[in-house]
Amino acid sequence: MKIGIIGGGTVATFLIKSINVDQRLPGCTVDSVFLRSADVAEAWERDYGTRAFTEMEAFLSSGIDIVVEAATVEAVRDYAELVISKRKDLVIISVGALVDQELYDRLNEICRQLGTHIHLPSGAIGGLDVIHSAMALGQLDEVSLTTRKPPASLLGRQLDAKEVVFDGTATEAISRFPKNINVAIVLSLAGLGCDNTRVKIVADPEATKNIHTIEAVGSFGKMNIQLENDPMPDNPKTSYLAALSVLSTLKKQTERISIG
Ligand SMILES: NC(=O)C1=CN([C@@H]2O[C@H](COP(=O)(O)OP(=O)(O)OC[C@H]3O[C@@H](n4cnc5c(N)ncnc54)[C@H](OP(=O)(O)O)[C@@H]3O)[C@@H](O)[C@H]2O)C=CC1
Ligand SMILES: O=C([O-])CC(=O)C(=O)O
Repeated sequence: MKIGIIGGGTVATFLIKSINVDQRLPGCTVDSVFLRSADVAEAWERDYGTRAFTEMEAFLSSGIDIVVEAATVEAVRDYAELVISKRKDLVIISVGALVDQELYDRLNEICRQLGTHIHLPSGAIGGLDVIHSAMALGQLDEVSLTTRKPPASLLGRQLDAKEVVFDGTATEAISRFPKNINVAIVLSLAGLGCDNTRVKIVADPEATKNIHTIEAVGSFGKMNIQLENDPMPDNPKTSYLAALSVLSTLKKQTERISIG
């Protein structure tokens, strides 16, 4: 499987090191990357021997089988439709873009017409399988997410004491914190939707991890999951688990038996 990546940051670098350098996905290679700057593209070609494009059309015509978006919610808005229109399956990690119902419906319809697929990794959280099962007959009553991160990640500055910096719906949360709370949107899409999923964000000077607590109540019973995620050293906003979840989504594409 030939993989193309949009973006050249923390997740993209993790993927190319894991797949091309450490060969952790047999039969797969990162063949091409799409980057915004010619200098960065040159560095990627030099450092990893991969093809790097600054033109989206050229990137999509480079013979890749699947595209991984590892950039920003804006990049999803700008490129997702084009990628799937070219009949490429797409993995989206900046899931926050799909808070836009019109974009979601449009992408869904193109995939249906062309037989392509969009994969949304579980990212920095877990328990989506439970939420999905609970929703099979629509019997989910409440879902909430509480995220605790260091203030520098959320606010770009330090705080002396713990502060609730947001309390509201997933829809509002992603518009306020587009680089920190994509998890709220994947949780919403699996469950009750972005307007009915409650989100609390806490900036905690004592937090050394990115902590996500998910609570759900429905006819199945109750779920309470807490992730204490190690941050990626190069971008502490992003949890290591989020990068692993993209790798795992790619691995699933190569397997015949799917779990969960
Ligand atoms: N779903 C989830 O659970 C999680 C999602 N995320 C999301 O995953 C995404 C990637 O995270 P991470 O790798 O840590 O982020 P980084 O900030 O480390 O990297 C983002 C990269 O995207 C590039 N980029 C931005 N816009 C574009 C564009 N229009 N076209 C091409 N490249 C672009 C940037 O390049 P440049 O140098 O040009 O700016 C940069 O290289 C983020 O949106 C993040 O919020 C993160 C954690 C969890
Ligand atoms: O990585 C995390 O812990 C969560 C995150 O940044 C996001 O959901 O955008």
